[in-house]
Amino acid sequence: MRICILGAGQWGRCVAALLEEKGYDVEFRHHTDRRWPQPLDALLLALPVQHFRQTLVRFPPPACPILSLAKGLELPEALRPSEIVRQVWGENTSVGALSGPNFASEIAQRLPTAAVVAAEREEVSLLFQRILHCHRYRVYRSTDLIGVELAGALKNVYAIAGGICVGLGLGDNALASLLTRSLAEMTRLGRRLGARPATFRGLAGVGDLFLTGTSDQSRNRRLGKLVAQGLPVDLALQRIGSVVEGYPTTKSVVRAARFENVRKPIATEVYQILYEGKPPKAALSQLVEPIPEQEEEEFGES
Ligand SMILES: NC(=O)C1=CN([C@@H]2O[C@H](COP(=O)(O)OP(=O)(O)OC[C@H]3O[C@@H](n4cnc5c(N)ncnc54)[C@H](OP(=O)(O)O)[C@@H]3O)[C@@H](O)[C@H]2O)C=CC1
Ligand SMILES: O=C(CO)COP(=O)(O)O
Repeated sequence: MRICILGAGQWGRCVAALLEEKGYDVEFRHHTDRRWPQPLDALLLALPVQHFRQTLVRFPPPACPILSLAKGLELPEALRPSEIVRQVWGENTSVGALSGPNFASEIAQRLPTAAVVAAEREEVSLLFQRILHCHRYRVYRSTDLIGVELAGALKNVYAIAGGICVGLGLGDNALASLLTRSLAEMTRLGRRLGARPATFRGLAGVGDLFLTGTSDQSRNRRLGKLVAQGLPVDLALQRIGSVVEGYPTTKSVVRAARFENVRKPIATEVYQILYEGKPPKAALSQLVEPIPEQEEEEFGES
């Protein structure tokens, strides 16, 4: 079986090593290439989401199933990676998504990890589960492609919030509370687009939110922490020096029409800190001070 990976960043290279260990023939394509390897059985997309469209248009539609490994939403409409793929290569393109609590560095060290592959069509998720699953990388399946993609993208926004909380020295109680309310907010945003709430309680949701919201290995959390400690956003991004998907995704979530009128106080505060220069201390204190008028539903807490 011949597998192509578009994007040789940390994540693409990590997944390539896993696949090679399983005996697959893996070939990379760079974003400046124009042609696929021949023949090609499966394609993995490991690019940052803001580069998807401009890269995909360079290539002809591949005649094989596709798996997005990316976690973000495209500006300005907050499109999911699979939506971009279908806009560029056609509505009938077979595309799924991989997500879950997966730091590339730990998988590269061969530490045990679990993930979820989602696709609307079960034969697609089954194929990619078979390709990726091994003794150290346990792969579950889901049919909720919308939910898995949204959970993976949204958790980056809330990992930034977690970093802000830690950078301000607000303590572990505050961090746990913030991440729990973040999960409620993610679930609400997901519902709006037709995601299943249960997906947010799985690996792509709570699994990845708690990983990246509590570990300094996360670039998104590091961004929040640096900004809360007073570093300007552009310098913080420069210092991190690799993709921070939560930065553009925050803007997508707060500005896109598809999320209008969904209550998202945490994402809005993160947006105001990152894009409008609001002091982090003022922003986060607003989240804890007023009693919300209509705090609702997800966890039965009002
Ligand atoms: N690192 C991790 O632990 C994990 C990352 N992810 C997700 O995987 C995706 C990729 O992240 P990661 O590999 O960490 O990123 P890196 O910062 O390590 O790599 C940067 C990537 O951006 C690509 N790139 C740079 N400039 C351009 C451009 N102008 N056009 C197109 N592509 C460009 C590079 O492609 P090229 O090599 O072809 O130049 C490379 O793949 C993100 O969505 C991330 O959220 C998901 C799970 C884990
Ligand atoms: O998605 C990831 C782990 O699951 C990687 O997180 P960061 O992009 O925040 O480093």
